[in-house]
Amino acid sequence: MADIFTSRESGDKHRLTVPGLAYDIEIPYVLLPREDGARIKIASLNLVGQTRLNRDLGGLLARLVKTKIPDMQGVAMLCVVEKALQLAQVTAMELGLDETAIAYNRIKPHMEPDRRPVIQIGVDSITSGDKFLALYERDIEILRNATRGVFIVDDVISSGGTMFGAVDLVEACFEEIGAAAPPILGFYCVATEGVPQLNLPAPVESLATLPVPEILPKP
Ligand SMILES: O=P(O)(O)OC[C@H]1O[C@H](OP(=O)(O)OP(=O)(O)O)[C@H](O)[C@@H]1O
Repeated sequence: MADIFTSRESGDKHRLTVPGLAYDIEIPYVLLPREDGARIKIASLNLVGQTRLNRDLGGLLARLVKTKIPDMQGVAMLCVVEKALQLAQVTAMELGLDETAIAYNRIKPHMEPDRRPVIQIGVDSITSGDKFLALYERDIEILRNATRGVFIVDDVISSGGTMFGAVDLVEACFEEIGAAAPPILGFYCVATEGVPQLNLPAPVESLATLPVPEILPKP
């Protein structure tokens, strides 16, 4: 029987099996409030600070990327903060990438938005609702040098809203210089939750599947 990576959170748990991983992962269920008073019940995969999980899942994700994109020449990786950042670090290292583009969750002072290029857009995700994705000069440069294509990494893809926003960011980088954006080569994640509702412009590749979010009526 598989070993289990036991979570420290209380309450109901989901046991996630990831093919290729030597142990299962215990994930807490959480209730997310909705504006109409209902709540969404999801199995909440939070990889922040999970050293072992990021090492092992990041390695598996890199193997998956390699099967689809064997040559990284001219290819850039884009990762969305926050929960996927440590995972993306491992994946990028395993792929031999010295740098990746990052979509931050807002424009920050160090980006010097008054004298350097920044791009920010609004998106909607299942867990955070409305949020921002932002690129600054360094990320924009990395993406503009991706002549063969861009692939995007996140921990979880649910509605697809965050990934759709990431694609908009890539396109905005190139619109600004009047050039065609390179192809999006794929969306890579640890787990999908059901089928993304948005029509994403490239295949979604995931290591595992989480339960479909459940809407609980207003209590
Ligand atoms: O497919 P979607 O419906 O967009 O949901 C997936 C996104 O939601 C979560 O991020 P979250 O919005 O919680 O932000 P965080 O990683 O910055 O905490 C997750 O890390 C994905 O980025």
